[in-house]
Formats: sequence, C-alpha cells, structure tokens
Amino acid sequence: MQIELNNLVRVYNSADGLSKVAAVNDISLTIPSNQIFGIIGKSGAGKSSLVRLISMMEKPDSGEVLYDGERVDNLSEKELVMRRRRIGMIFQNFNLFSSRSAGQNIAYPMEICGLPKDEINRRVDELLELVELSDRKDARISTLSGGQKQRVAIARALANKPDILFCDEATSALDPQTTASILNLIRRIQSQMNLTVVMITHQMEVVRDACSQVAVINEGKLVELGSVNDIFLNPKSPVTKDFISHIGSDRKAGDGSDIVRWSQEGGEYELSFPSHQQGAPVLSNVAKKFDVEFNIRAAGVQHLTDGDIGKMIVDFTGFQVKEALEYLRNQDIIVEKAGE
Ligand SMILES: Nc1ncnc2c1ncn2[C@@H]1O[C@H](COP(=O)(O)OP(=O)(O)OP(=O)(O)O)[C@@H](O)[C@H]1O
Repeated sequence: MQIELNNLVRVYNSADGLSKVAAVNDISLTIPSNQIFGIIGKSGAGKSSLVRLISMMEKPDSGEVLYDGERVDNLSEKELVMRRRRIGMIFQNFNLFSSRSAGQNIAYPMEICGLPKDEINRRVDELLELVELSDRKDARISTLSGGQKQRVAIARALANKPDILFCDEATSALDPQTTASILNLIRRIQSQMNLTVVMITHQMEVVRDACSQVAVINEGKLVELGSVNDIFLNPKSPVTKDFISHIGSDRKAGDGSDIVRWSQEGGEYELSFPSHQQGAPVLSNVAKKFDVEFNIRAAGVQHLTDGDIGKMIVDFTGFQVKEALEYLRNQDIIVEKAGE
C-alpha cells in the first residue's frame, strides 16, 4: 500500500485559545509500498499530528491523503470505519486491556468484526506464534514484560490483516536490547506480510536499525526526505545532522559500529564512504596522485538496514589539499569540515 500526502495542513488553537499552531504545515511526501518508512522529529515537531492525518484519525484542514492513488481524507464515517480496520497501530504505552489475557487482547479486534469463534481462536494461536508468545496466551497483561506487552500489541494490530502498520514511538519505553528484538520482529513481519510500516520516532537509532526511507520533520514542516543510507551519508538539514550526531552507542561494545578516535588532536575533515567505495584504497590513491599526506584521526562504520557507511576523520597537509579533496568528492565520497 503506497501512501501519498499532498500539501497536508493541520492548524490547532493553542491551549489559551489566543493563538494558532500549524502542527502540520504543508507536508507532501510519498510513503512507498512494502517498506519501513521512518518519520522522525523532536518533541512537538508535529509527528503525532501528522500520523493522525495519515491514519485517518483526523481530517486535515487542507491537502490530501491517498492510499494506492485513492483519496481517503474525505471518506464518509461508514467508509472510514471499514477502511480503518485495515490499519494496525501500536503505541509507546501498548494500550492493552489489563482486564483481558494476552490471547483475549489479540482476539478483541476480530470480535468487533464479528468473526466466528473458531476462526478467532485459530488466528490468535497463529499470531501468538508469529510474535513468539505461544506459551503466554492466558497470561494477564500485568504479568508480562514491556517487550512481551509490545509483542501482544503487535499481534493485536495484525489481527485483521492490515495493509499498513503505524508504530508510534513503539520502542521508546523499552531498553536497548528489547528495542532491538522488537525492531527485528517488525522487520520480519514487514517482509513476511508485505506490509507498509510507518515508524514514528524521535530516535535516530530506530531509523538506522529498521527503516529504508525517512522523513525528518521540524516545526510542522518536512525538512529532509530520502533513503536512510543517503541521509546518514550526507545529511543536509541542521536538524538531521543534530539527530545523527546524538546517536547513542547502545550497541554491544566491539561490534564496530562506533567511530573510534585514537588521536584527540586534529581531524579537520570528515569523510563518509558509501558502500561501493569501502573496499577501494582511496586515501593511498590520493597520496600517490597529489602532493598531500594524510593523517587518520578516527574511523568507524555505521551499520544501516540497507548497507554500511564508513566514516573517517582525517587531516591533510601538503600543496594540493584542495585538488585532493576535489578528487575524493568525484569518487562519491562526502567530504565535510568536521563538526559542521
Ligand atoms: N489537539 C491539539 N490541540 C492543540 N494543539 C495541539 C494539538 N495536538 C498537537 N498540538 C500542538 O501541535 C504541535 C505538534 O504536536 P505533536 O503532538 O504533533 O508533536 P510530536 O512531534 O508528536 O511531539 P511529541 O513527540 O512530544 O509527542 C505542538 O505545538 C502541540 O502543542
């Protein structure tokens, strides 16, 4: 299911009623089918407001939402109810019924749709297996860990075979290890079920570890859009750069995902190597071709869902630094002054 947003606008009255807030301010973008698409922004950027419009929970003041080319922002109430059944949602606080068991939570959306009991039971078992919780069918929600609660919520969101799954800060309340296992599960489900997944987050780690494409929003506006690889390789907006620079090192030590600095001095240039250049002896070629010497101050790899990006912090000295940098840029290497 491809989702297209055209010039979406949503304005709210401020709490005191004296001013207006453009929570979503003229956002146009396309969420491709069968991928995990990230929407990232700081608190108050407008993520939740945007998701309420994309998921048809609210209507925009102006603009259009299209699912596979068909307008869905102007559906009648009855049509909306039917269409919403094909949308799954999971949230930071799980939103499960504490009075029901895990299995009964998963059964709930199917009961609402009036499915026969036998079919519901069969599907609950299938879904529990999918999220690896078959042994917790009768468990009370309060006895489950955060990660298990989110697994139940995912199973419930998939109960009516949706074509879109919205994950609103789905891992924000979880520790890094549980986050990793939930992101793995979402990635597996996405490819098994050909789902379009929209992941709303304020954590660039989630984008790095799960998404193929990402939209960065700030103050209600779209500030950057593209593949996660391109955006990590060459972030353009200050907001995106800020998100990437604040990525926590939440991975296990020694897996090579962090930049290691062995010289606290220097480091004028930051080089980012796309995956096709990672085997090439680019720096030694530069030193042979031009009158320059290089000194590597730090290096590392960012592991992304669709490939890796090599990073180096380097100093160049000599008479042909400008030419050498130009040569590197022509080799598809992103060269920037470090810290900018
Ligand atoms: N129902 C509402 N009434 C009034 N103002 C609202 C409403 N919903 C959102 N806003 C305002 O719109 C702006 C964007 O809020 P929104 O909740 O969409 O941001 P967010 O990126 O999801 O933030 P957070 O990560 O903190 O949830 C904020 O200034 C917020 O106060």
